[in-house]
Amino acid sequence: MPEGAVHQSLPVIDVSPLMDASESGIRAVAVEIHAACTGPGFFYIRGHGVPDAVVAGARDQAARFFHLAPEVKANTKANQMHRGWHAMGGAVMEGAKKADLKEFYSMGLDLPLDHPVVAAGQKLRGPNQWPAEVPGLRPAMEAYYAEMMRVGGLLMKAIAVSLDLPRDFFAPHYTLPLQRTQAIFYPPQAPDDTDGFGVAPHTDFGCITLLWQDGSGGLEVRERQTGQWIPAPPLPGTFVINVGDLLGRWSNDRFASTPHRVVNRSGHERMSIATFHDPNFDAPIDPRALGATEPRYAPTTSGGHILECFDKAFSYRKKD
Ligand SMILES: O=C(O)CCC(=O)C(=O)O
Ligand SMILES: [Fe+2]
Repeated sequence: MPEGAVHQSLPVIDVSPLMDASESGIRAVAVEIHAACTGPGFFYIRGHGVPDAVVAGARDQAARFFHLAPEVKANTKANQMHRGWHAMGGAVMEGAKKADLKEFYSMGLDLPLDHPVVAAGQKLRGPNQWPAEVPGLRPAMEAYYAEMMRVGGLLMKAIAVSLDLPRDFFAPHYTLPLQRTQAIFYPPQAPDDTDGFGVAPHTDFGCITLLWQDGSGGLEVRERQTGQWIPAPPLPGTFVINVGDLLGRWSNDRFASTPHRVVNRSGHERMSIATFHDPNFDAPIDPRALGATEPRYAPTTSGGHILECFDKAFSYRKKD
């Protein structure tokens, strides 16, 4: 099979024209993004300018963290702000029979406890939790997070243009974003485990997801037209981008979030780093603001929607 045949239905988009910000460059990328977001809902990007060293740093430091003893990792156990270590068994996707076979470490925008939105009690806000045993994790994840913020911002410009909006339409909604970066660790799935998933079929909660995956493979996307699961294999130097529920709702279903899942059949551990590039907590999510004349959804807020999804999916939110 020629290289590329496997992922022929998932386009690879060169986003480098977004960096010089010329009108024609943004338009050209916007056309490709529009086709991808109204089609498979998934695409790869290259030409994003994220240094290899930033990706390798985050991966290496996160791997060190995951290899610590569970009782050490538990010192940064996920809190109500969704920051820290989520042990195996804590995430159940909607409709799934079993918990996901994964553990993950989650960080977001680092706000001190005396920051006005934290002091005002806005949920999911506050400082990150860092493990003393892996001092390199913080600088590595912060550098990676900043790069995802940059690339996410570029993509949202092209998405705005692709939806016939001014290119900076989304920018005011990303001044204190709910963007979260999660390093995810999947143990090898036992060959006799036929109904387990690294991540059970789900759609992502937020606007767009930027995913780095290692070389193991295992990510699968449900093809819209056929309902078949197709692989989204690792392509060196790319990120996988997909539309989440919040952008589906905001765009009045012009863009749709596509179900995907992970099964780690590689026989060894798998790692990925998912970044959910989501707007400010109180960003109004109203299809009419994106041009819908017959809105299918009532207005909500970014934070309201994400909290609702978290409450359903994560056991740590149900305990205290
Ligand atoms: O690890 C992956 O490849 C995908 C992870 C994912 O779908 C998620 O965390 O929402
Ligand atoms: Fe996902």
